[in-house]
Amino acid sequence: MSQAFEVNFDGLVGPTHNYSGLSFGNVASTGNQRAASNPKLAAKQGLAKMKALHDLGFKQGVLAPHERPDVASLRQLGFGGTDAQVIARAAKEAPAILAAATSASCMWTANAATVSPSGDTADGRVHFTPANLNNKFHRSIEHPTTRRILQAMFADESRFAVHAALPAQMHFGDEGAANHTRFCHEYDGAGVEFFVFGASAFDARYPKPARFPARQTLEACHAVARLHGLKEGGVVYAQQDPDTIDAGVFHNDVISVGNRNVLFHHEKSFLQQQDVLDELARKLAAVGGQFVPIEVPQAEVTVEDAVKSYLFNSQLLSRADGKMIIVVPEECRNIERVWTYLQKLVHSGGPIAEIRVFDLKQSMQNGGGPACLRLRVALSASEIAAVNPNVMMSETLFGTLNAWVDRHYRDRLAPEDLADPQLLVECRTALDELTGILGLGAVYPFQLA
Ligand SMILES: NCCC[C@H](NC(=O)CCC(=O)O)C(=O)O
Repeated sequence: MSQAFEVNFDGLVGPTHNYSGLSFGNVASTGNQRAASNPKLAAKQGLAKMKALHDLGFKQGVLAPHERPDVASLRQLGFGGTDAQVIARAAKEAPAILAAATSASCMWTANAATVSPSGDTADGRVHFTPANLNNKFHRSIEHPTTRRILQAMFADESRFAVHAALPAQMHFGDEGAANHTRFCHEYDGAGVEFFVFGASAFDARYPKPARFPARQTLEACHAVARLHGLKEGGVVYAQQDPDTIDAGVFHNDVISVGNRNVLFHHEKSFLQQQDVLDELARKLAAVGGQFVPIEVPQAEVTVEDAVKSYLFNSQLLSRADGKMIIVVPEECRNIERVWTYLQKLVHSGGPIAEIRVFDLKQSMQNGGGPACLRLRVALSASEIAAVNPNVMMSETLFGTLNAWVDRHYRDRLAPEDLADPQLLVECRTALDELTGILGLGAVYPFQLA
C-alpha cells in the first residue's frame, strides 16, 4: 500500500466576502449582485466542510485569505491620500472598482494555482504555479499574495517549487487547478495531467465561445506543463466545448471532476470528447492505471441543471476501501433530476458509492461549490511531513479558527458597507492574528510595508 495522500487545502473565507457581480460569464455571481452577504456564516460553512472531511480521515489543510480592500491596487489606479481617503475616494468615484478591490475571491483556492505532484515532474519536486487569473481584475490581484502564502506553507525547496504566475496578459490567461485534473494509479506514482482550455490565443483555428469569455488559454496550459517539467506522455490537453462556456461553464470544474482513475463528466464537456477520453485511457494505461470515465448524458442532467446544481463541482474522495465519496452542495438535493441521478450513480456498483451533502450557500451564490473551495496537492508521507504543520486541520485548529471568525467577522455586508474604512482595519487585525495561528510569518502587504 502506497503511503501517499491527496491533501485538500480549502480557502478560509475572508472577512470581506460579498456579492458584487464581478464575474461576467459566472451566472451565480452576476445573478446575486448587490445581495447582502454573511461573511461569518460563509467562513463557518467552509470550516464545517473542512472539519467533516478531516473527521472522515482525509488530510485537510487551510489556505489563508488575503488583505482586502487591496489599497495598493487602488493607489495604482490613482486614488491617493491615507488608506481611509483612498477608500473614500474610490467609493465615491468608482464604487465598482472598490468592490473589485474588496472581493474575498481568493477563497476559491481551486483557482489559486496549478499543482503537479512529484511523481510527474522532471526534478521530482512538487511544482506550484499560482494562477494569474488575468480575465477578471478582482482576481488578477490575488497571485502575489497567493505565492507568498504557498511559499510559507511549502517552504522546503528541496521538495517544493513555487513558481511565479505566468505573464499577466490575456494570451496566457490561467485559472489554475479548476482547469486541471490529475489521474493516477497511486498518488505518489507517475500520473497523467489533464489540462482543459477555453480558447487558443495564438492559433485562430480553435473555436471560441460567442457570449462569455474563455478564461484559460491553451498557451497557458503549455507554459505550466513546461515550467513543471511534465513529460509529453504524461499530459493531455482538451478544449472545453465553447457552447457550454456560453451556458455558464466558466471553468472546467463546473462540468467535470476527476480523482485517481475516474473522470466524472458531462456528455458536453469537451470538443472531440471521445478522442479526449481515448487519449486519457491510453496514457493512464502506460503508467499502470485503468481509466474509468463516467459520462452523464444531457438527457438525464442538462448543462443548465449542471450549472444550477454544481453537480460536477463536487469532490471525489477515495475511501480506505477504494470506493469514492462524492461531496456535493445542498443545491444538488434541491434539483430533483440531479438528486435522482446521484441516487442511481451510487447504487450502480461503480466506483462512486457514497454521497455527502454540504450547505455552502454563501459561496455558491458567487458560483463557488465544494471543488472551487479546495486546492488538491498529492503528497507522499515524507512530503506531508515537510508542510508547515500549522495549516493542517485538527480538532484544535477548527476550534481556534471558529473562535477567530467569531471575534473578527461581521454577519452582514451590504454593498454600501464596502465604503466603510473600518472594514480594512478589521481585516488587517484579523489577518495579523491569523498569520500567527497558521505560522505563516509576514505575507500581507500591510505586514511587509
Ligand atoms: N471557482 C469558482 C470561482 C468563482 C468566482 N466568483 C467570483 O469571483 C464572484 C465575485 C463577485 O461577484 O462578488 C469566479 O468567478 O472566479
